[in-house]
Amino acid sequence: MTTIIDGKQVAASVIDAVKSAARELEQDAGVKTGLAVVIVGDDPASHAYVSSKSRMAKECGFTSIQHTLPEETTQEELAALVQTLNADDTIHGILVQLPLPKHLNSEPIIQSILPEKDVDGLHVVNAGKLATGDLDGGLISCTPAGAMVLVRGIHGDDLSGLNAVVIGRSNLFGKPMAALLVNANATVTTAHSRTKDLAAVCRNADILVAAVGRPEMVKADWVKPGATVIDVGINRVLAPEKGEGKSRLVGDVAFEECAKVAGAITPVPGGVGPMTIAMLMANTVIAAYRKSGRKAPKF
Ligand SMILES: Nc1nc(=O)c2c([nH]1)NC[C@@H]1CN(c3ccc(C(=O)N[C@@H](CCC(=O)O)C(=O)O)cc3)C=[N+]21
Repeated sequence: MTTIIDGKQVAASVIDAVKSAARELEQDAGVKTGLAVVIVGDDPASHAYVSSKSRMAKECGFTSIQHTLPEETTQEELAALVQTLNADDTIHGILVQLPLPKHLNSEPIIQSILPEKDVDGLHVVNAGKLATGDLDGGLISCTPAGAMVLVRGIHGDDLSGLNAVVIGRSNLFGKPMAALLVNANATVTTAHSRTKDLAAVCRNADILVAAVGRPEMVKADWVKPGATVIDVGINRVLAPEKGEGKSRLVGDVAFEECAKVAGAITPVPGGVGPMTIAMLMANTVIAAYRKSGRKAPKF
């Protein structure tokens, strides 16, 4: 029987642990965990994600501040807001929602966030700590961290002897995911658009992680029988069967056919997505613990 990995349920247990940690920090140290989310422009999908992040932060007992800036915001104005949040002692985590409008350059903005407040784990200091195996010193990018919690739920902490294939090599996901897997002793291949015979490479994977951004690209014959398949894709596709102009979410994995071959597989929605938000909350409370000089909990 194939295990359908319930990301919503795992995320809910992470959120419970975050809530207890935040409550303890407030009782013991009088510190209320604070998250600031910055969004520029009016892309509806980005606004939907940001409201669920703000809602979840409140549910965790955090102070949650949302800065909604107009589309015409300049690079200097956005940079100034980040500086203000860097200097604000009540804010432990800063997230600038990506992508930014085209006239803004996200890289200098991300790199100007204090590494200890970079709850997205995108600052080079945090990326560098992960790359050098310092997993407890920095903050780890939320989506790979969440995907890793799901992998651990199936295989445990030690992936010795297992082949893992990550499709995708972005700084946002593929690279940090490969680093986490190798750190857990997996034998890791990073595949991408220039990989020769991608299907054959994937068929070798005991753990197959897809983050390509192409709807349902991974087919059943790419999956090794019994493999664990983690689908990081979120693609909105037209769904005429639901009515004219309606859409549905699909991953990068053709779920129905791959579920017949896999040992365990994440659905979309309800897989990695909810874990991303849960790990953002985890990173924020970790940042608050460190700031107060206390040993941060692990999630
Ligand atoms: N600075 C920054 N950090 C991010 O972490 C970040 C970002 N920018 N920009 C956009 C992406 C996307 N992202 C998601 C978070 C949760 C779900 C999620 O909860 N998805 C639900 C369903 C959502 C729905 O129904 O639309 C699920 O998969 O079950 C999805 C996507 C975070 N991102």
